[in-house]
Amino acid sequence: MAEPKDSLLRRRVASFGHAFRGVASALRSEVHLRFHALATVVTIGFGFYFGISRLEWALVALAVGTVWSAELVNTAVEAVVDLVSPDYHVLAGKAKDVAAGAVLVAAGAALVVGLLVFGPRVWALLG
Ligand SMILES: Nc1ncnc2c1ncn2[C@@H]1O[C@H](COP(=O)(O)OP(=O)(O)OP(=O)(O)O)[C@@H](O)[C@H]1O
Repeated sequence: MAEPKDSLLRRRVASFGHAFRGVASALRSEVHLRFHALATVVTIGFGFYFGISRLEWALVALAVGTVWSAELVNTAVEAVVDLVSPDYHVLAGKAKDVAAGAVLVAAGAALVVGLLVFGPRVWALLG
């Protein structure tokens, strides 16, 4: 009787494992992601250093998570495009460009959040 539940739980745990493996694999292959990892550590350090508020932490977390998600989806799109269209195709190029555009939009929004949250504090520190 308990078996379907057990196997459901096991499948959920396995799915988490696949997802973590995906992040690890992307980190190994993508220089951009390693840069995001470094930027994330620096941003968290800044957050603690400046003692930002709970709402600011929420905005920073959302911004950082959005960039990571966009970069991971971009990596997945690149892999699928390289698999199905290793030769030049206008649609392959479009898919990669649009996926890269998603990263650009997310990074732009994260930059705005970073400037609004940390900009005045850094300015005050320098001034
Ligand atoms: N099969 C293809 N057909 C047409 N254009 C392509 C194809 N592969 C890549 N491109 C073009 O070259 C650009 C760069 O592609 P590439 O696969 O080198 O990704 P990238 O931007 O270097 O990403 P990363 O550095 O993260 O691997 C794409 O955005 C696209 O415009």
